[in-house]
Amino acid sequence: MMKEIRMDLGDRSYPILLDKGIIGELKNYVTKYEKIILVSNTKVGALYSEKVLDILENTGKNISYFEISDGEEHKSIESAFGIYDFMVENDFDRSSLIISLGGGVITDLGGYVAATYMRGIDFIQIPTSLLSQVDASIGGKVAVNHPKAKNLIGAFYQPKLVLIDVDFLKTLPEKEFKAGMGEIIKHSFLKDDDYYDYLVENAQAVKDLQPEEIIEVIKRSCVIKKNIVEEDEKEKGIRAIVNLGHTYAHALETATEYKGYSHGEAVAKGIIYEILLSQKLGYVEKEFLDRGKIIFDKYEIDCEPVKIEIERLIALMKKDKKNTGGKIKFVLPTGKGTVSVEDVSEDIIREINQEIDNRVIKGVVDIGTNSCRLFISEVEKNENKYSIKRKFRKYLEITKLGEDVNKNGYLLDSAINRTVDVLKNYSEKMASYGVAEKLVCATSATRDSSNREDFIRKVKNESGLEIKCITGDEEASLSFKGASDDIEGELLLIDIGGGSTEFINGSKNDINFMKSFDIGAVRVTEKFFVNDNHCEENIKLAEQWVKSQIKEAKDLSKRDFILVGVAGTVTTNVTVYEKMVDYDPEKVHMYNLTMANVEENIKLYLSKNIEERKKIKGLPPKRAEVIIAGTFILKWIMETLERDEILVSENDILEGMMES
Ligand SMILES: O=C(O)C(=O)C[C@@H](O)[C@H](O)[C@H](O)COP(=O)(O)O
Ligand SMILES: [Zn+2]
Repeated sequence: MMKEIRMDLGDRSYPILLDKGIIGELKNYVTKYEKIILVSNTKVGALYSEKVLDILENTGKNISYFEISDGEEHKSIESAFGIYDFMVENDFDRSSLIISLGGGVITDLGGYVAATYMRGIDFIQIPTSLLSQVDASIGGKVAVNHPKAKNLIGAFYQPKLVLIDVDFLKTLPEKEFKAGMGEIIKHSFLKDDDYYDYLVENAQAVKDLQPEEIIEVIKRSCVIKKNIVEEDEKEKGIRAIVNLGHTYAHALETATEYKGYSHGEAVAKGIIYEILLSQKLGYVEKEFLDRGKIIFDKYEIDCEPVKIEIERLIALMKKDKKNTGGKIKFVLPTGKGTVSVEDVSEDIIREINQEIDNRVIKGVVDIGTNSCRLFISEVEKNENKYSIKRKFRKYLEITKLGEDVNKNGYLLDSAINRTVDVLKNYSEKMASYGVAEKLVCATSATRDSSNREDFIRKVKNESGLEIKCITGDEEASLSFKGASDDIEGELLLIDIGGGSTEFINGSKNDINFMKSFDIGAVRVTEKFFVNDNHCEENIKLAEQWVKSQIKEAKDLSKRDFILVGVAGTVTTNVTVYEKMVDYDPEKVHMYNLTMANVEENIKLYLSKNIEERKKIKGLPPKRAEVIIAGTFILKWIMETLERDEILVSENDILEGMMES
């Protein structure tokens, strides 16, 4: 039977309808509006917009539809502007209605637009994710994120109806389910009833989305929230307790540019972080911390707080909206179902940060001959062994540090300056992400140059980064460590760089052969293809030279291995072959590139001059100069090893560095 929970707020009261298969009820709540706009995102829209639009269109009203891209990073003022523009152009007025169909991003954004368009128009929430059904769509907190702080631009503005149809959950991705559970578990810490026990005991049924249990959970969460909101609609006091876990969560979400974690995942870490604070302040014992971890564990939610560089963490936490007088406020659990909202001193925050040493935000930089790359992740540290828990972002800039190193034996000033500029930028990015540990390695070009110490000093002085210049063998084993991450059995890894190419044969922790050969895309271009002259004779000469350089690797051809390729030359050959304009790491990772694909690409490259090559779909323009040499190297390696295909891996030296 349909449940109706009433949010009692005087003239801002509204019903929260909850059941399975009740979306059709919507038609009964739109009768008084002439113009209606349905707002959704691309993912939810693809699944449900047609169904909801059908219901609305059958009412005979004037219906419009507006879609934004999926993701927390789109909960922005820019997205709101897109909707305003549409509404202005289509003559929406004060008697119009906005309906939000989606997760927390959409319900917060749709509500924010409703609160501000012409100083406020009516809106209805149709939450489709678990998180928005139990928390985001209820209580009238509507907002967009500011790049410097979460939900900074917003209002308290109540909807006219919240319609929760649990059928929407059938298509909810697992990650989103866990995000919703983050907020649900939060509710179980706020009230001293048996909600915690219910969630633990019925974990399987809830995870399986059994109608009876999932409806019970949503109902209990909605009622907890409703009672708090009714008491303190505008967060003057008690409502702040619903912010349990959020002081830390919002800092983490902002540091990782709203892409690192879903809100609920960050809240899970935030709750444990705040229990740690409570423990330090003597409010709870270790058993209470264990109790917290047990419930997250039941739902397989990673709740381990991660170390963020302390000055960045404090600066972010200072932006929290609960703060007054420059003090940082937290919601601290003080026992089963009880919490206290308090200022916590910076000293305590520093102490806790010091003690979190099993998880850390780490940044690694690979300064190659051709490109300079940055990778930022959350890593787990276990007795000095690192494993990647969550990848945040990769950046790549082609700086050609190794320009003419072959010829001159030293790094050109212009190349050093280009690279230093990029490294300064990377250093700022790492600071913004709250990177607490760094590893910066330089490879072939740096190690081969007579002025490497000058370069290393300049980088230190201007960016603060300390470069470790690694040997060819170290480079090879780091690449292997990264690439063998998710490939079982024996593999032969080739890492074609700008100055050198590493060959590593073995399986996971057991390397059988490893060698760095001085062949690379920049080196071969400068040696054989001066002035972009790829005539047959130059190609022949390059082939003879490359094959003679790697003849030692020929013996490997008889072994039974999977040939794996990493780094820009091979990944670019995938993006070119697939005509991929926006780099999609998931499509590139584990792609089987065949000799026929490689040859087709070579034909394409050779049919164009450098300027034309820069326009090839999937080819970053800065790689156009060296892509021919790089792809020929790939072809000649495949011929030497008598292989017809190569498995492309996105995991390379960056992952290896991250895990060491
Ligand atoms: O409704 C509330 O009150 C909450 O704090 C619920 C939170 O779970 C929700 O994430 C809310 O949007 C956070 O608001 P903020 O004021 O901390 O930005
Ligand atoms: Zn929240």
